[in-house]
Amino acid sequence: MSVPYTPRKKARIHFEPNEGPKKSKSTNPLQKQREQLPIAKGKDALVREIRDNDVTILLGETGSGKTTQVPQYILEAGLAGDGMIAVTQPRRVAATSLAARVAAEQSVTVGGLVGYSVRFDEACQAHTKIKYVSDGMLVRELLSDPILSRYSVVILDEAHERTLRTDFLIANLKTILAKRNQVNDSKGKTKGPLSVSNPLKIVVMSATLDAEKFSRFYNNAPILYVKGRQHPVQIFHTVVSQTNYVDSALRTFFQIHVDKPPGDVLIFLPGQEDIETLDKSIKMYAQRLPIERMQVTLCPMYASLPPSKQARIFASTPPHTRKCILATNIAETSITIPGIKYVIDTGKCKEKRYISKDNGCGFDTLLTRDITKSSAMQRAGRAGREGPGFCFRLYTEEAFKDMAISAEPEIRRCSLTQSVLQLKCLGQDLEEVEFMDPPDIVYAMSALKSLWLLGALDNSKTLTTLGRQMATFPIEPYLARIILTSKTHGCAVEVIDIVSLLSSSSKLFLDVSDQRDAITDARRKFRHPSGDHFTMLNAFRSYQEIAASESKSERKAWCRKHYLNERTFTEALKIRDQLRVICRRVDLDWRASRSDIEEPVLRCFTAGLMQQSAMLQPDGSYKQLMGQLVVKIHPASTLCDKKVPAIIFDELVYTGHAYARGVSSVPRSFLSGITPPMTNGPVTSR
Ligand SMILES: Nc1ncnc2c1ncn2[C@@H]1O[C@H](COP(=O)(O)OP(=O)(O)OP(=O)(O)O)[C@@H](O)[C@H]1O
Repeated sequence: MSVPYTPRKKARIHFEPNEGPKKSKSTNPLQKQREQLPIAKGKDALVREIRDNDVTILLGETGSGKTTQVPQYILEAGLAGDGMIAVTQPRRVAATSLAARVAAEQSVTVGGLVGYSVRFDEACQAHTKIKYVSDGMLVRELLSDPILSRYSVVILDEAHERTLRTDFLIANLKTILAKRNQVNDSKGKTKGPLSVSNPLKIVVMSATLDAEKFSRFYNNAPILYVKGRQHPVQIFHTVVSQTNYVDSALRTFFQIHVDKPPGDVLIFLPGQEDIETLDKSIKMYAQRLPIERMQVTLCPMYASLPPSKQARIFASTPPHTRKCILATNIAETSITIPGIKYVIDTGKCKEKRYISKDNGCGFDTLLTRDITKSSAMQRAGRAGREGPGFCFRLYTEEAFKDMAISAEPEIRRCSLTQSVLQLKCLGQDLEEVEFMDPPDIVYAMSALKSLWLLGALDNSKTLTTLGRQMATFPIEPYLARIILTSKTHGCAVEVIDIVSLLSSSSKLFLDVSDQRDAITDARRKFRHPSGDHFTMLNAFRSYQEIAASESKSERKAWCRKHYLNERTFTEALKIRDQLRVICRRVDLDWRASRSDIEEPVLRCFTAGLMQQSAMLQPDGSYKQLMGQLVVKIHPASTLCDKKVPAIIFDELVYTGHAYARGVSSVPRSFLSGITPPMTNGPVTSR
């Protein structure tokens, strides 16, 4: 049965430039493309506005050329002076792929004039002028350079996403602006010194932004609109609402594949599970098609997929093949995926949300929900980037009209622990900072409590030496606390190894729910009685032995045989190097190890995970030590069929019930002995 669509009344998004695209003078194809972009017509006006104003808000349709062109215009017009231009991105894949594109447009290699910086990966040099940077990395730079003195221009791209880190930057940039640029007080007199030679300029960009709100926040900054997109995208909605979006996506894909001309397909789904299900179904049905029909190549795309596999989406499609990318919202903004002509939008996404408990403890969890209008527009915008495109929405036009305009900012719905710690390092308190939207007071209290329990704050909410050291690590505060505790127990080697694995962007243990028995068998030799953390460590050690003696292909085969993700190992090795460097900075000997490591390592993990600890109950469930939450051990854990007296865990997944993942068994005495560490804590400092 096919999914019936009705073209939207004004389905075709027209753009008729007033003057028509300028005739290109360049013979270089990339330069020609640059000159044809809608934004090129407004280049001079744009440069003028940015030159004349401290803050500029730029609103332009997806594909108009904001992200790739504005930094180059600023550079070419000399507005950056001696400083650098930072372009923030909420997602690392966007930062790295945009740097590659802009470097190609500038005819340079990535890492020179144009570079990028994302967590645990950087391609920049002293002479880099345009830096695509994840918003989290710019926050980290802020901690060591509170006025961002290396930058003359900061461009906040995709600001509509309102990630916690972007909001953190939005607030701090306002203060930095006042410090770095001359400001006029109400009496018209000039005050405030020029602290660095380059004044700061801020550009806020998006296709779907509440521009007025940003403008008000930045003292009525001017709003510029870039009209039009290069190619039209025709949008279709279903006639009736669909009950099973995975099945509807499957049918829509084959409708396109059978009926429509060549062109790759991008399908937006909420998460990895749905992606895997659809991947299997498409493979199965594609095999049944007549041999003369175009082949289908499937490319999954989600955050925990190794970056090398993510990069497959950018590879060109072989002849007589249709590429089908199955993606979460990580492919929703900023990126241009070559070849995409059709987008299928299920209308669903996963959203991080902090579940707060009565006692002030809580956890972040991912919940599936309907997308917003803003996301729908961004998704459609991934088609029509190289030629006309089509977007099939698996929801009705009425459903689209009923969608919220944009998502609630993360500052209102996510854990604030890391941000509060970072603010404390800048000498700021959450309640003093002027955010665009104030954080939820319950979440703010919860963050303070977590930091106090971790020993980062003392009883008077003052930053401790330990807290400042925790903030120097580019990882969650609880992981930093685990590493720092190893100083007392002399087991830094093992602790850093495990934390490196936990900090990798992909999970080490591949989990396929219908192959769990085979997986358990394959990994039997790594299994450690204390649970998942030591099992990970055993696997890591075996991998390093194999890596030292075997060829690349044998190493890969070994990982496959044991259902281990090799990318996690290679990434963890890099992360480990960086963590060791930071350990030196905080005077922690990362080479410390001992023969009896089990107890000391578990003590370190308990220090970081005390809020994620639980005791066995008579009915076999586990009750959170600091709260009322009842958890079960996840079926993929090595401890799932064990009844141990007490557990600590590094992840909570919520699928109908709360499941603990990444679980270790600890003696009850470890937990009963827990007292808030700061009552007679270390020397405090601000
Ligand atoms: N990697 C790439 N390969 C091919 N073309 C590209 C690439 N990156 C950008 N382009 C071209 O440049 C155009 C503008 O891209 P850019 O990312 O600057 O637009 P944008 O206005 O920032 O859109 P969005 O808000 O969707 O990111 C694209 O529509 C596409 O035609």
